[in-house]
Amino acid sequence: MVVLSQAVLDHFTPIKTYKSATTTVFTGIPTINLSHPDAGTLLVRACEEFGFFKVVSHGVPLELVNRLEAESMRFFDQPQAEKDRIGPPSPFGYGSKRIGFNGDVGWIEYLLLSTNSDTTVPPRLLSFFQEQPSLRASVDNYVTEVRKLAIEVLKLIEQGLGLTAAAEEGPDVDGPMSGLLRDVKSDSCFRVNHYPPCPDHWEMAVSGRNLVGFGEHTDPQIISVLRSNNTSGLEICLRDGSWVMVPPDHSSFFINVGDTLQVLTNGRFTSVKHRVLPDHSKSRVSMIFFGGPPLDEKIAPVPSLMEEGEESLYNEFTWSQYKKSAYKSRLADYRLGPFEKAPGQ
Ligand SMILES: C=C1C[C@]23C[C@@]1(O)CC[C@H]2[C@@]12CC[C@H](O)[C@@](C)(C(=O)O1)[C@H]2[C@@H]3C(=O)O
Ligand SMILES: O=C(O)CCC(=O)C(=O)O
Ligand SMILES: [Fe+2]
Repeated sequence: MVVLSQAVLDHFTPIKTYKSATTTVFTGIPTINLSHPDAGTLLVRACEEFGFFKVVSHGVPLELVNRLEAESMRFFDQPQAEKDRIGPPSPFGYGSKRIGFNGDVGWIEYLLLSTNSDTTVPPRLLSFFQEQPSLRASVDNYVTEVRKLAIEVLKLIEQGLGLTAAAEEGPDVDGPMSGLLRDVKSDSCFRVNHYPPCPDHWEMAVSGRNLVGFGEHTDPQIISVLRSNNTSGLEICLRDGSWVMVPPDHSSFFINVGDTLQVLTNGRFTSVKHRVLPDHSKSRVSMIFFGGPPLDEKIAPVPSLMEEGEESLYNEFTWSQYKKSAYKSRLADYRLGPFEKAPGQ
């Protein structure tokens, strides 16, 4: 019999559980080679069918990725008291178990960072990075590259949607989506998640069910660029409502359609629901760049994407308004609900 101490029990109790059903490993995730001549069209199809895809030939040097992963592991390997010095995330900093401000918890610890110099960053986080120049350099170099990748993906999507000409057919201009990320005021953020291994007998002894690493949710921003080590755990919800496991691939990037891109396309793309379940024997480390628009940007469907007579499904709002409302919600809430137009409105 497994005997668990009160401290261990306290650690588990608030964390959400899910029924232990074996999720199928999904081999149908669209994989887009960014140098393919039809990449734009293929990306649009993937956004419509899944709101999720994997990109290869992405141009991000793997050395930068590996360096940040190693630096992050060194950070998470420190004693708890050291890490707690730069927490709790409000919203930026180190967090453990608690996600957001509204009661969500998971089998996770993480660093949540702003990538926008205008944002107020807690002084304890600023001084931490001053003491850790090599972690800071690794984060900066990595974020610069994945931001470029996010812009490139959005530019290809714009071409696939017919919003801009293909690079070889006209001047290289940003369209109405990529321009939002290129903007110096783009309100983006970056997070490194660590899911320690969660031995099966622990979780079963506590609740008879499996624990959740990061509960189901959609990302509020435009797109998210996710990279993980070779540990499985990420699951996405398909359009038929079934959950499938995404096979890990440490040398590629996964892209999520976020709520804002759903609105920009008037629902032609829908944001993907996803969640993470911890592995029983291995640590999972994931690094995610969330590309968002400037705070004062009005978010509404791109006019040239609308058919004649098509109405916006959403009341107009700014990213700042959406973000404020999103940060009052629980992970699993449908955050676009309050912004949808009532029928006939
Ligand atoms: C419960 C929450 C955590 C979150 C803010 C929220 O209130 C709802 C959205 C969550 C999310 C999901 C994607 C990103 O990980 C994140 C940083 C974001 O922008 O929205 C998180 C927020 C968070 O962890 O603070
Ligand atoms: O850690 C992961 O793989 C995904 C986490 C996630 O969805 C998030 O941080 O928003
Ligand atoms: Fe997410």
